[in-house]
Amino acid sequence: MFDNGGAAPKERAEGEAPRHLRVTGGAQLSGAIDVKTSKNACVALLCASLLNRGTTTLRRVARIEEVNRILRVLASMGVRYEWIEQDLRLTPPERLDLTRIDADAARRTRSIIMFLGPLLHEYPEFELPFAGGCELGDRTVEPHMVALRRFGLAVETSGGAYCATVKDRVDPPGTIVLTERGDTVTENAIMAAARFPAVTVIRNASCNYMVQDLCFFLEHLGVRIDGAGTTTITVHGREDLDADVDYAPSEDPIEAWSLISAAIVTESEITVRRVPMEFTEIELALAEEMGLVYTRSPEYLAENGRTRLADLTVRPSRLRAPMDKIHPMPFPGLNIDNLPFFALLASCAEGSTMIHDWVYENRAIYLTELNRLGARVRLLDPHRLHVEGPVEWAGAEVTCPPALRPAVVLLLGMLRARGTSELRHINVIHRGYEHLAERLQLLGAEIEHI
Ligand SMILES: CC(=O)N[C@H]1[C@@H](OP(=O)(O)OP(=O)(O)OC[C@H]2O[C@@H](n3ccc(=O)[nH]c3=O)[C@H](O)[C@@H]2O)O[C@H](CO)[C@@H](O)[C@@H]1O
Ligand SMILES: C=C(OP(=O)(O)O)C(=O)O
Repeated sequence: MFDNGGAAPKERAEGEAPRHLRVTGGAQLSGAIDVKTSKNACVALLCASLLNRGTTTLRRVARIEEVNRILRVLASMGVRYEWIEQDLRLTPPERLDLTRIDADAARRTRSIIMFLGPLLHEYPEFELPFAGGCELGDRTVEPHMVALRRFGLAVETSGGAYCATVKDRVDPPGTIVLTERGDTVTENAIMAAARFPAVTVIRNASCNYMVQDLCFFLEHLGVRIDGAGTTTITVHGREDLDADVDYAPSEDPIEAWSLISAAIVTESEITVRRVPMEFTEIELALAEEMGLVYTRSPEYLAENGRTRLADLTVRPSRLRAPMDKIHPMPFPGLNIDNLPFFALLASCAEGSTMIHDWVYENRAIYLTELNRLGARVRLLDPHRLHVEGPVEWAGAEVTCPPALRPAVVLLLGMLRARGTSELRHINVIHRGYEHLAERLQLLGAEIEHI
């Protein structure tokens, strides 16, 4: 079982006061809740704002730590930003100051890696602190280098930083074949291509939600993109991008699935509004096979005019274990970040479920923490879990693991657990969720900050 001896997860910002929750389990939830915009699209768009010499306005940006961290980094480079209620307006300086980057904020996020694609256009030499974030095991940066090398970027690592140099003249890359269908690597390649005055074809591209939002945003900025939402993306780059652009990123499929999981685990009827259907339908199909009962509203479009949304009403359901193992895939597939929630569903289901997280070395292990609440989760190896259900959930005191989704899974387990639980060092949850505890309270969950 994972144990950090009660120590604060490293992911928590230095100096930030630790926060803890007390949860009294067993309450039925009811009502409706809106899904907020996605962390992963918002951070990609913040990075993409560096491509634009004009003002970038992003609508309804989630107020989460990951966004704050990137904003701190942008501000340390001279970008001015202001919140206008829920919207965020970013104005770049004439020239960025790359000498005083807020390294503390940068090292707490992996998204900093997405500065490489935008910065290589204007800055022949620059340094970026190493990318960090949740402790999920090694996460490669090599596929990013393979793609960005074609735009003249060379990176050496020294003293905890990426030292980047960019060649003066490079031949148009033409076609780039990504070695992995990763989300941020696809975004980096798209952002590099957006200001390269040629047509670049990116193959084996991710077609995931954040990549789609980035493509739609760049289209607003005047970049023609063919094939958004497919694995071949063609970017018609332009040397200069200078427009006052206004864009509304779409809703977060991971938050949507977290809220649906909250309803399932507490056997409640709640309506989760603004669910991005294209990015949750595999999860829904699988949960339906497990016995989930829900209804859905007719579809409508998100504010970006492209993403299909619907309101889902989840009803108390008797779950059974699926016949086959559950494993994630690059989109279209069960989302890698939604996989941890299936440990929770499997614990509510009759029978035994195998969960295979081939992606991260260090994420499945954190799910064994559910055992403190009475779950029967067995780690077969760093990637495979065996989950027995249904279980009698019982309250316990647990420290959040240094990983966003497993921490939320524990919180949701506590909503079900008999008696009182304490979830300690919940700061990690704020990286990706805005006021999650408060919003669950509004649905009737008994949660208090301690
Ligand atoms: C800011 C952002 O958007 N973050 C998301 C993005 O991170 P990001 O794009 O940074 O994901 P990584 O590049 O770390 O990829 C995750 C892992 O999957 C492996 N891999 C990925 C694709 C592939 O085709 N083959 C393969 O083996 C990578 O080697 C790595 O070990 O995608 C991850 C995987 O969906 C999500 O968990 C993150 O929430
Ligand atoms: C792993 C995640 O994201 P990131 O790439 O920001 O670490 C996540 O959202 O669960």
